[in-house]
Amino acid sequence: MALFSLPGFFAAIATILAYSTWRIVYSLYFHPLSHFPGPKLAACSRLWLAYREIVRGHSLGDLRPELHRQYGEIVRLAPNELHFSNPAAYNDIYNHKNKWDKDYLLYRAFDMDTSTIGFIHYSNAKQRRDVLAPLFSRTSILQMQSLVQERVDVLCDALAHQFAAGKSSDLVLGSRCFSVDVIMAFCYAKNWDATKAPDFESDIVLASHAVLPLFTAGKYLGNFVGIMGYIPKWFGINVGSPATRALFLLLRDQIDEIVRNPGSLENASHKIIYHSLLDPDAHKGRPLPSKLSLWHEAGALLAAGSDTTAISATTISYHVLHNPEVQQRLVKELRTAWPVLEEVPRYEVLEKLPLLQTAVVKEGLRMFPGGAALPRVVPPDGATIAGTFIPGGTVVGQCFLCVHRSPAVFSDPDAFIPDRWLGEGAKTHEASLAVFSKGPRSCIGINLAYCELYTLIAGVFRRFDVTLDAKRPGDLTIVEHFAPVFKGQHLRAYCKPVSD
Ligand code: HEM
Repeated sequence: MALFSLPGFFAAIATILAYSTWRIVYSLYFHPLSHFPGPKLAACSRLWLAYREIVRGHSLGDLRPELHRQYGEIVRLAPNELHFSNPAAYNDIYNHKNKWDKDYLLYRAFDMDTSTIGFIHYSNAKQRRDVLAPLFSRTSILQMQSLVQERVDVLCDALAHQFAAGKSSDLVLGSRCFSVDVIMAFCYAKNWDATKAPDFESDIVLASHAVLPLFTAGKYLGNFVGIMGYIPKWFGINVGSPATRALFLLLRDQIDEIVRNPGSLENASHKIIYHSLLDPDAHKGRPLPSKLSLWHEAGALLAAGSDTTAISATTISYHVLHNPEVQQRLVKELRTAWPVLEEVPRYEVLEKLPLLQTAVVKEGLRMFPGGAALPRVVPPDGATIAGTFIPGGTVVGQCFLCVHRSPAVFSDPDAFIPDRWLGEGAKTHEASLAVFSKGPRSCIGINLAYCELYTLIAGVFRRFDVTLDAKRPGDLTIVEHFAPVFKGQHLRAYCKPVSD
């Protein structure tokens, strides 16, 4: 018997065509979002965004403002998704009362769906956040700050060597190596030493640059990045670079070992994520995370905690180096607070430097070049966002650049002006700094991130006379793949050690 008959085939095609036509007509004229403006093709299917991002290589960071200029403050980006440009929308979406779910279509791209960042539902994320929160608390970071300081020291050694060899240093790659090393040390008590790679060209850092665009594809095509971690050791194929594979194996072997023999945690040099994740008391009678969930969490923390800090550190350094007057004041302040080079101040001292440090770091974070929109799903009863009622089930988002670069929130928003954080408006500015997101799904690593940024910026600008490499002064042009990836020239500088 033939598997297909010709009439059956045509009937199937006709059904698909009829269904697709109905979907298009429904999306354009009957969908609850049909009255919101935006490109007609975007209203019909997510394929339009997929085409712009994957085929045309457009960055959402450029596309969103372009669409807002054309269509106004609310744009329908996809059949069920709206993006808002009015900064008033930010607090309506990302505030502490809103226990809204995340958007499955975006987060599935990570294949980390049983991790803090990957849980779609607030209730699951809350349980995991409660378990991890003590490790990432300010008290814990203050206790473990030497881990960060050690990685700053290693980075500074590398900068000094590169200068001695007559070379400028790639500060984009240097920051990336540093942040990977910190997460490896802090979360897993593993010494990875990406920072020791020649010219900071660590395989794992280069590989993660290459992998990030796959997240964009994963938004539309489903996850295929995550399978890298599951390929069994004996398969022996070269997944990504050898270093990427080695890192995956290192993390997976650690989980295997700890699950097989929880007592092995005693060997860790300090408290790591698995002490918390496998602590029955912390779970209050709920089951402990599965091995898969531990793996998701390990990968998620590495991803969430490394690129972000590195991009922030690069952005801050870029603006300091392109504003010599700010750099001079920063160095002067550091020299006063840190007079003897060998006597490195603790983080508590650095973070309180009243003027420039705080202002420079905060203003640098405000200038963060990309601001993924981090969509949330409006609950069934709907919600009012920036004065407009939005039906339940709608995916809504606002990239934080809409706040950071709004003249209504920050005057002269495209200029790097650290002093804006020193005057009377500082408190209001603080409330508008959205780089770590806001609300119950905001960044769990904020204390660690600040410790890294203060320690790193202070360490580099105090220990070196840093001058831009005039031939490669860098630019901050990015493509947004959830986290931004610098696509322009990397920032490079000569780091000449100072003697006192
Ligand atoms: C300057 C550095 C950092 C920036 C700008 C940053 C930014 C963010 C943002 C915007 C979110 C919200 C994501 C979302 O809505 O899905 C987030 C969440 C998160 N961040 Fe960070 N982050 C930084 C550093 C870190 C570090 C060092 C860690 C820890 C290792 C970390 C761990 C997390 C986790 C686990 C979440 C998920 C929270 C949740 O969904 O409940 N981040 N971060």
